[in-house]
Amino acid sequence: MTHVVDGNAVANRIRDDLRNCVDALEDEGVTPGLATVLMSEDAASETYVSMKQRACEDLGIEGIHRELDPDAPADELLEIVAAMNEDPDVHGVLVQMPVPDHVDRAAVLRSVDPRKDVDGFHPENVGRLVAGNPRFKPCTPHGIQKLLEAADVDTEGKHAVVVGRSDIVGKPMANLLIQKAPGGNATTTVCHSRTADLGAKTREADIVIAAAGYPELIDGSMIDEGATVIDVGVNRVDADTEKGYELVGDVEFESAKEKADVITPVPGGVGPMTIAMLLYNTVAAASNQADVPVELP
Ligand SMILES: Nc1nc2c(c(=O)[nH]1)N[C@@H](CN(C=O)c1ccc(C(=O)N[C@@H](CCC(=O)O)C(=O)O)cc1)CN2
Repeated sequence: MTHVVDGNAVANRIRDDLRNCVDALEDEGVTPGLATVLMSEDAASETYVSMKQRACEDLGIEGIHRELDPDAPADELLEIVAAMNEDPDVHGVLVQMPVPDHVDRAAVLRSVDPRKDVDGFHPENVGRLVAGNPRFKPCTPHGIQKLLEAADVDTEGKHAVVVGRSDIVGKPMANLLIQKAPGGNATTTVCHSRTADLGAKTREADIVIAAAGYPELIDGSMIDEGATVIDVGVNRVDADTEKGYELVGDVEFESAKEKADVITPVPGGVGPMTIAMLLYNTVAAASNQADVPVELP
């Protein structure tokens, strides 16, 4: 029987455990604070930011949110981030991605104080991750490591194929998988839009991590019998539903499930872990900045 991993259940366990950390910080007079900035009218981005705000409120993290007109000058965004960097009640700062085309994305990532960079996207934190000394692991890849652990999938000595080379998922995921550390030690291949014969590569994988951003790119014929399939895609495709769309992953779930021993669904797989690990990083940031040690889950 294929194990369909319940990402909501794993995420809720982590969120429950984080409650003890928040209580321990509160006992020392520290309320973790997360500041989010949204410079987009994209409906999915708006959904993700409100999910982040609700999750903060639920855990007792102080949420501060700013929205900017997508046509505003880039400097306005940088000024908001600079103010958040200076605010002692703010322990984590994140700019929801993507930002509009006229905004220099790299400059935005550099503008966040690396100690408050709970996304782990600042070049200093990317460097630390690559060097094997992460300050903040990016939320989605970290969440995937936690999902694999919860599903008893050991990465050591396995062949992992990451499909996608984004800065948010593909690159950090591959870097975590090759670390000499728990959740790492995997032989790792990274595939992308220029990869020839993708199916030949994914069929060689013990673990496929699909993060390409193309609906149902990977079907059962591209999966080896008994593999683990982690689907990162959250694609809105037109459908005759109340919302006018449905969510599908980068994996064609039904045919892949026929082959896989372990698979994550969309929705309810990786997505909830992204939010849980953002809360984790925010609690870690508060603990570091206030110099109050907590036992993270
Ligand atoms: N600054 C950042 N921007 C973006 C990140 C990020 O980690 N930091 N990641 C993605 C989007 N993302 C978080 O921001 C995200 C995506 C999906 C989910 C999620 O829970 N999805 C649900 C379905 C939700 C829905 O109804 O649409 C699921 O899969 O079950 C959470 C967060 C890009 N930008």
